[in-house]
Amino acid sequence: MLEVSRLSKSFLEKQAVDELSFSIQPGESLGLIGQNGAGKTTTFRMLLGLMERTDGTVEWQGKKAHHLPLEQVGYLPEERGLFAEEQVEQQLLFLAGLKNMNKKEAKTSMAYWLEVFELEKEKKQKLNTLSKGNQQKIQLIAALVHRPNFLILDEPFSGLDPVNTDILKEAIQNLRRDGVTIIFSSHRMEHVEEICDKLVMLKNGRNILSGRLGEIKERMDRNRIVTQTPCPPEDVRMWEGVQEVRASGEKMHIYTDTKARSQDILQQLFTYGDVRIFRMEPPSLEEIFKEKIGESDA
Ligand SMILES: Nc1ncnc2c1ncn2[C@@H]1O[C@H](COP(=O)(O)OP(=O)(O)OP(=O)(O)O)[C@@H](O)[C@H]1O
Repeated sequence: MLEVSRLSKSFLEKQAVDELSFSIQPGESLGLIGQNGAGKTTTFRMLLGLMERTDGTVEWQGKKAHHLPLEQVGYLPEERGLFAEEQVEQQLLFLAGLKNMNKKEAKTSMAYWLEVFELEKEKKQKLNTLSKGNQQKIQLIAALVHRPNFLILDEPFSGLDPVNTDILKEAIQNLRRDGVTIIFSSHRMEHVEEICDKLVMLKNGRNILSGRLGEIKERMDRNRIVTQTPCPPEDVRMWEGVQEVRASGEKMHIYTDTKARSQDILQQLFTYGDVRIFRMEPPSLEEIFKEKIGESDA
C-alpha cells in the first residue's frame, strides 16, 4: 500500500531524516518511535506533502507519488490547531466538508465519534471552553470524521488520562479491524507494544531497528529470567554473562547477555536449593528501546 524508500530530509547541516525505508500494508499499524528530535514529525510531514523531501521515493499502491492522497488520509498533527473560538460541531462538519463528505454522512460520522469519545454534551461548546484532554479528543475526531482509510497520528495519546487512553486504544483496534491503516508516533512504549504490528525505531533520523514486534523480540539476544530462589542476588551478580539483577518482591529478575546462559543459571540456582519459579521472558519494548538508543553510533 505504502512503500517508502530512502526518504531523507536535511535542514542545512542537520540530517533530520536519513535514508528511511519502510512499507505498510492495508490494515496494518506501524509505530514510529525514537527520542525527541529523532525525525518522526518530519517523516509525517514529508508523507503528507507538507514538507519537501531532500531525497527518496514514496510509492502509494504501486505508483510513485509526491505524497499520500490527502482525501483518503486522516492526520492528527503534533501541533494541535483547530479553531479555538468555533463551536465543536461546526468545525467538525466544516472539516468533513473539506474532505468532500456530504452533510448527512458527516453528521452521522461525527455523532458516532462524539459518542465513542463521550463528548456529545460538549458539541455546542466553543473549543477553547473544553479541557485540554477533551480538546485533544476533538482534534482526534477531526482526523477521523471523514472516514479515512489511512491515518497518521502524531503522539495521539499525549494529554489523555488513563480512561481516555483506553478509549482511544479500543478505537484504534476497531479501526484496524475495519481495515484502516495506521502510522503513529508515541513515546509510550507500552502503547506501541499494545497496538502496533510493526515498528520503526529512529535514531538521528536513521532506522536503527524495524520489523514485526514479535520478530524483533525474538531477535534480541538479551534475556530476562524471572525466578524465585533462596539464592541471594549478590551471588547471581557475580556469575558469567549476568548483566543485571533486580529483586521484585519475592521474585528476582536476572538479565543475561545471551539466551544461551539460561541453562547454566538454572544449574547454579539449584545448588542453593528449591527453585520455585524459573521462566524466560522476552524483553519489553521499553527495554529494547533503551538498549538500542543507548548503543553508540560507531
Ligand atoms: N523546520 C525546521 N528547520 C530546521 N530544523 C528542523 C525543522 N523541523 C525539524 N527540524 C529538526 O529536525 C530534527 C527532527 O525533528 P522532528 O520534529 O522530526 O523530531 P521528532 O522525532 O518528531 O521529535 P519529538 O519527539 O520531539 O516530537 C530535529 O533536530 C529538529 O530540530
